[in-house]
Amino acid sequence: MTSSEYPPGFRSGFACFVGRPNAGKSTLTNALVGSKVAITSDKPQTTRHTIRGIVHRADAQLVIVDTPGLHRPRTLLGQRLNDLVRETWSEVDVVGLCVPADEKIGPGDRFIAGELRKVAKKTPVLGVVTKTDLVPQQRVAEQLLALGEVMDFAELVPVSAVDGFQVDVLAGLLIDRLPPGPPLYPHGELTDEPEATLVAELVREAALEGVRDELPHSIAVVVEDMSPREGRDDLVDVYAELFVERPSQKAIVLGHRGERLKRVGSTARQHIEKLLGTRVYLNLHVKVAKDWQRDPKQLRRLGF
Ligand SMILES: Nc1nc2c(ncn2[C@@H]2O[C@H](COP(=O)(O)OP(=O)(O)OP(=O)(O)O)[C@@H](O)[C@H]2O)c(=O)[nH]1
Repeated sequence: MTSSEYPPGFRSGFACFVGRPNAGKSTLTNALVGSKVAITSDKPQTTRHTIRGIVHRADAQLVIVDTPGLHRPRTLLGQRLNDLVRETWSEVDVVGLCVPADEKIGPGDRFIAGELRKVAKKTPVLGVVTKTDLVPQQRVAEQLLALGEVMDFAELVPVSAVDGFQVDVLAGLLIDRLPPGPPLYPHGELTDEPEATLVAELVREAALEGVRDELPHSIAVVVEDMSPREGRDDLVDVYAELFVERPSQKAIVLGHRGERLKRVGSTARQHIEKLLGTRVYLNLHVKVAKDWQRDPKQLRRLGF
């Protein structure tokens, strides 16, 4: 379908999910899109880039902008992330505030709701209780009531990205808030993130598995080059650098005789092969970029 032949009544526009780290925003985006476009992990602040997932319907196209969790900034990176979040809110057609069903609503959620109230004057805000599969129904009902107390929502919806409960209902409620208009992206396209960014995120996701404490926030990945092997149409060479902030962190990422890095590379390679639909040779190096989170020049180089 091209934009010139879209049916009458077609709607298109942008939505974003906000919520404290780990609220389940990326997983929900993937569930709505039906494909893994945003990486997820059980470490807070996994999402750094504004990733768009695209939901295609016969009567609408919904573009989901995935933002990092809003949090109190402690580093320059933290500040930039927060600016990015606020910028995103003011540009979308509808916002969903996500609160997990299995955690008490706390100061973090109220802080975000306070910021959102300014947005709510011109943009509808939906209250979304996520991860309903983790708690009994009664608890979901209580959480919906508690969330309703936090601010005036256009709708309140419970969902589970894991068992699919109400994912379609939520898609419908978001789409209801979009303005009439033609499709914004070609039919079937799921994200407009450049492939290299998705590949870098898959490497970072693999590297985050099993690391603890401060290390997750110190890892950044840049794909330096990605091209088909000469004379082959079934193999892509990917050259990626994994940055950490200190030599001690490099040792952790490498593991004993580099075994940990090998596992990371192999996991990442399998995911990249799925994404690209070809075989992949992944060349992965670990480098120390001293305190990159606090250094504007290095932040720019790493894409922030
Ligand atoms: N059981 C269950 N777990 C979920 C659900 N949605 C997300 N999770 C888990 O919750 C954790 C956080 O999910 P994410 O989607 O990464 O959360 P996020 O809000 O995007 O987190 P940040 O990127 O840190 O802002 C992951 O371990 C997910 O697997 C759900 O519907 N049910």
